[in-house]
Amino acid sequence: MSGKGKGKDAAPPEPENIPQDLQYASVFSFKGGKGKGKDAFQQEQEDMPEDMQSVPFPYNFMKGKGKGKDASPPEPDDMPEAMQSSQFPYNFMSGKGKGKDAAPPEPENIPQGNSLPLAFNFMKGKGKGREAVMGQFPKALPVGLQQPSDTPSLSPAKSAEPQDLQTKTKMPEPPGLQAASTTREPNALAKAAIAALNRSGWRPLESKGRRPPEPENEPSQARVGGWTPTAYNALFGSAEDMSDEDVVAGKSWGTWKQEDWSDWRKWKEPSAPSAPSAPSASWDQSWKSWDKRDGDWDKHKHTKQGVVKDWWDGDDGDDGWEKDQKNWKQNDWEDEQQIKHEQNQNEWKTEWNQWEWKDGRDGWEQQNVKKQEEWNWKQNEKEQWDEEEEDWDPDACEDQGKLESQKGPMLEEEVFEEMADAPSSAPKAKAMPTKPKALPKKRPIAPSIAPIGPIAPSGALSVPRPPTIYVPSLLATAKAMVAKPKATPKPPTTPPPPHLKEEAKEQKAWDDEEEDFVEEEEEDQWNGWQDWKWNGEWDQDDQAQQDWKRRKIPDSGLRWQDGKWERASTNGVSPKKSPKSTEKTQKPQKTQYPQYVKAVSVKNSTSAWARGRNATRGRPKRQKFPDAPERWGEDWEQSRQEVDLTLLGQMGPPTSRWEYRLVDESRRSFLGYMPSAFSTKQCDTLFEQVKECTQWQTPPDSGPAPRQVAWMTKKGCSCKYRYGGVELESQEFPQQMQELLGRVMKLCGGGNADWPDSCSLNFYEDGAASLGWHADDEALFQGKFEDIRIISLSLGQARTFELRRNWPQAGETEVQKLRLSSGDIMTMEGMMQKHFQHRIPKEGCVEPRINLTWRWIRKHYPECPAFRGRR
Ligand SMILES: O=C(O)CCC(=O)C(=O)O
Ligand SMILES: [Fe+2]
Repeated sequence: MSGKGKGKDAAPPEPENIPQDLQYASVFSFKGGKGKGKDAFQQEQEDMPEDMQSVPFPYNFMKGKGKGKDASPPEPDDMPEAMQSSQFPYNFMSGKGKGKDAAPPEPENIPQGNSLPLAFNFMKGKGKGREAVMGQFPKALPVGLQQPSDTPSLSPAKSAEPQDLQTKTKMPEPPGLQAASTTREPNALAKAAIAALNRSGWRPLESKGRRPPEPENEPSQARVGGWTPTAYNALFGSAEDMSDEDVVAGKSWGTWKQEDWSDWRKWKEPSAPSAPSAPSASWDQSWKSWDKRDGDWDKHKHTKQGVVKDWWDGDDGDDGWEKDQKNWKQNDWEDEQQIKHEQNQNEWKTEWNQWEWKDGRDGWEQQNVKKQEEWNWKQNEKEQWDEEEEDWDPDACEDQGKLESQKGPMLEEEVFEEMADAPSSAPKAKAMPTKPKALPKKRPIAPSIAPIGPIAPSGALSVPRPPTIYVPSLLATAKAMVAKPKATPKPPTTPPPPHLKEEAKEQKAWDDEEEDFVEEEEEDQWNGWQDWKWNGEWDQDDQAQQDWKRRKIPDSGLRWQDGKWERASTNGVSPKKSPKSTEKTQKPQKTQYPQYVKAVSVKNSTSAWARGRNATRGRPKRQKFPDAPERWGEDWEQSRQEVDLTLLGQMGPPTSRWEYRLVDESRRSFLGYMPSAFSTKQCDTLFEQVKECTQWQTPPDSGPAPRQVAWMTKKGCSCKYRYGGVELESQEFPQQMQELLGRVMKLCGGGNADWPDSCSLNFYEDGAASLGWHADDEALFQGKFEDIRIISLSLGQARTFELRRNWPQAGETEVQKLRLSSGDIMTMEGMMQKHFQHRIPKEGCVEPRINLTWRWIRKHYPECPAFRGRR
């Protein structure tokens, strides 16, 4: 509603366009934040109301009272009805109607970013409005939203539930309720249900009494927040919930339930005791008729006392009296009633005992004692009366009658003053706690900082591309997540091996030397798949890919021939030379892409670097693939706290939207991700600008579907970029690149002084262009020896970025994936280049992509003016 765009491109509406009463607890109010619409950012965490600071999802207090820190949530009645029962905030943005009448939006109008796992999610759910049922949760939670270990799991306790409950339950039970239900203790269950009810602000649709709603008003599973029927029954299943009509119609709670709630009955948890039926209606009627007769009998007693004898005689005459008395005796009415009464009491008691509601049972026992006393009293009276009757003396009676009439008629209340009222029905169940007017203002702060897990769930990197719209609270969580603990960090449990430092030093010296003299083949090994190798693998692709290759011909002018890609000469671009070819690459005459400059192969190079390499022939060869390095105690690396590593996500302004998609504390390796740092339009412009201002080079042996590459450095640095046997001349940052870097660094918290001083650029013409497994571990950046930062920006065609560990342990062998779309910023931080490799695999897309990777040069080459000595 009022936002721009649709579906996953939807942007939040302008704050002033958000209907205030739609915003409870779900759509973060941008009020107080900075920016507008799509560019709006959340408030500082400390500007949020205290009791929301720990809540890991967005919220909005616009309709509530107060502002900023003093804001309080809206009254439940002010929430849209469909939300009142929801334990989980969700978002009506883009739905129809307003305020209480708001309906959830159409699934396609829900921006993906609002489908946080904890947010109630209609996306892909079925039905509309009141009937809507939620969709599935995303499989993997973003790192920041991992469930803290000390709160109950939000997923239904599968083992505890019968099969059909499992399949029916879409929404997890509220944590409190679930915790109670595992105890199978009805009282606790009911309490939890009441608490959940109060929390949710749920009110029965038919608010008169606590009668369960009519079937047509039956709340959907979503509306009752995933309650178990047991809990529901415990709350609503008492006799007094029945209407008089139902009682008259002989309906008991039990039959009502059978008739109308058959479905619910199936859901009953097997081991929970069933909620008791109220005393049956027939019993109730007998009880009432007993009372009626009882009343008659009372009158009779009065008659006996002469007070209303005339009345009785006047009505029935002596005969009537005799007749009645006879009838009573004949029917043995008293005995029968007493037996019935006792039977019912026993039944009733059994039921109460089953219920095991302690207070209720105690209450019942008291009532029962009273009732028994009452019965005894009446019985006693009757016996006395019967005895007296035998000595009936009309005169005496008359005398007494006179006496009595002087006193005035005896009131029934007086006669029964010592007698407690017979309970007309089951004792009242404990009164329901009344719904609090407003939620308590100060909620206890939940542990908001998800423990920094050893690593994001393995699926985290393959979560479908996050939406353009960002859910601001993630920032708070991500930040909290990466925040350094306040307490002084503990020393590693196992002290670092004493030889480690020495060895590390030696290793560093060795690698520093060796780095420059790496044989090309070794580099291939170290880097894993190089393009040409990858192309080999490509040959064995399945039929689908082969088909794609064939289809690709008319699209791109490429031809699949003799097991490799050839560029059809008709489109004016010369065929690329094969890896082993010595032919000179022709400068393309007509191409939509920038002019290529051939990169220099170090084999033919006469640079100092290449010469130095020759000078070291005979040195011991470096291992093909190094053994796993020494570890730091139980971890791979010293802890982030100890080395005081600050992540870029912690440095950015509060408005920057970082998610850490890889948090490997043991390897001190982190991958930060900021989706859609630039708008689509900005990206298009940037793509063109970067393409134009860059001197692209073609790596000499990059195969038939090459990447174009470029290397830029800051003014004053002439370091070439050497990797995998390729050497790229540096180009000074053009103006446009300076500006772009400034914009990127703003999001990464870099002050003017500390910007990266180099950038490597890759131009992937289409999906056939790729980059093999490698690490950015060139000596220039020192990424194998110290914490470094790499910042990458992607423009154009979205491509998959893959990540794998060099020395995976059990459960770590999976390749993790991250979709890098246009405008996404990604960082690799810490010791990532020592422990991980990454690549951009081939895929079947046809649009071009540019990737810019900024790094800080830590060790300039001796020939560079910025060189300041080796160590
Ligand atoms: O294109 C990419 O996203 C990755 C580039 C890369 O890894 C590199 O240039 O080292
Ligand atoms: Fe790389």
